[in-house]
Amino acid sequence: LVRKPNQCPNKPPSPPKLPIIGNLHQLDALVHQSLAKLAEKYGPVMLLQFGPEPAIVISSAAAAKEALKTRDADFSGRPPAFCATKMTYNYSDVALVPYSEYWRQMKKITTLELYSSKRVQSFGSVRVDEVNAMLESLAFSAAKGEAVDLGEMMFTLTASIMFKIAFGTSFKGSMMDDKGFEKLIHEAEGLLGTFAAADFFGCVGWVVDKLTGLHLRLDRTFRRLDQFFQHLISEHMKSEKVKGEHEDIVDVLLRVHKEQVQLGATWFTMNNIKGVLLNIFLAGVDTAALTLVWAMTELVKNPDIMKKAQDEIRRVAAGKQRVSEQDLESLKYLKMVLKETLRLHPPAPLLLPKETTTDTKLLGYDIKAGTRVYVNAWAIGRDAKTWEKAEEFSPERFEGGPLDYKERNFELLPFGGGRRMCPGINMGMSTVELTLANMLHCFEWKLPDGMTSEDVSMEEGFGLTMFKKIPLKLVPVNFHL
Ligand code: HEM
Repeated sequence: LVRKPNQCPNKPPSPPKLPIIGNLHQLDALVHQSLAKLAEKYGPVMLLQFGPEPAIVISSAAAAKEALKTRDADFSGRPPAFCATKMTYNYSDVALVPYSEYWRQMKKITTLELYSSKRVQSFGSVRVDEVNAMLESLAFSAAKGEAVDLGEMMFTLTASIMFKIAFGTSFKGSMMDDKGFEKLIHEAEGLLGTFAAADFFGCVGWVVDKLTGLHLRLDRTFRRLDQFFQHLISEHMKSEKVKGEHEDIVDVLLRVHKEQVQLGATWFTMNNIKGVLLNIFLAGVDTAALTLVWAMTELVKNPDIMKKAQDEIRRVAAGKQRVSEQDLESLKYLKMVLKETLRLHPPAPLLLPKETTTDTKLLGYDIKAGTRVYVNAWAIGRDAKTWEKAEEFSPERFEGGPLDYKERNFELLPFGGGRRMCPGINMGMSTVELTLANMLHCFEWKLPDGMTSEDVSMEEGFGLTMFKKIPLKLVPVNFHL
């Protein structure tokens, strides 16, 4: 008897499922945590059913390595989603567009033009100015002895930096203030993090989404964001810069547009510029702010580690009011603190959803083309088989070791991996390092009266990114300014 190939596929283990909804009922609000619990029972590659859609969840470094390195091309898709289709101008972006020749071209152009070390360096003065403004505001709070909501402050900082890098101007002078912009970004993030019923239940789901008001919210947010981007792009078109002159991101994208037109290419339109801008704000603002909030949370919970980091910074920047970008290279312990923060608190705990582009295999299991793929970076970062005392915050574990998120070590995946890996690591981490170094250099940090470090909550909230559920409020105390 000859068995036809694929007749009896070796499927990954699956938890029991219900009709119609599949495994959706087994996910609670903290999706990455419920998936990690299921993986303890069903293993590092499990097959779930989200409504009628099959999805696999990867929860070990070995499985992640096979998917993101050995079989990278097979796992480089992104699943289409109702809200993403509208928000990205029908996939005119880089981050959410399915794997295609278009994506390859756009990733190449944006990596070269927007995320190169040279470009990141060229925005150094923006980071320094905005960090200085934040330190002044902290000094004000320190003088009054008042607590600061670090979540709010870090978000405002990273949003201001990205705003200036993108548009060459600050919120003042634009058509929206920082609070309005913050609200708009969070609305857009909320929509992209929403599981629309249409994504799983077709036409019936579409009707459900209409009735729940999702369509209205989506249209309203999209229109406001579009008008905002259009206004800033039109302003830039009035004062075109030449190559070499200091360019912001809209200048660069307009120049690329012009170069493509000169080459006779028609594919790069205004919608692509808007799609890339959307990616930058959604991928680059919250992620950096959350890294800073979780780092400060761990440091106030671990005062010895805070002191060790401050001693290093104050030795390297001795006699200076501020830590400069040039000093950052010497801050080895600070970098270890940040790696440890990203191990335990990856801002995107399930990365961005991927999709298989072809029938493929993983750890010997057969995986069908078009299967959603979630890589649980949160679970991999806390896997007791890889990490000694995995739940403990211990930057020393990286001492002298080669492990790094840039080196494709699959035990540490805060920026994802393979060809869909984050291109903005340097852009994001240069802001995070400069900010944290200066916060620790210029201030001592105290908990508000009556609170001890045990009272600081580690509770997570989950959306598109993993935020801190209970805001972190700390009192800065002037050390020197
Ligand atoms: C601490 C900061 C950041 C973290 C933790 C982070 C994390 C991530 C993660 C997990 C992914 C998905 C990777 C995957 O699917 O394998 C991603 C993708 C992406 N990130 Fe970041 N990111 C950060 C900062 C930035 C910044 C500052 C930018 C741009 C200004 C950026 C732009 C992007 C883009 C465009 C993608 C999509 C890449 C693609 O699909 O080809 N990120 N990021």
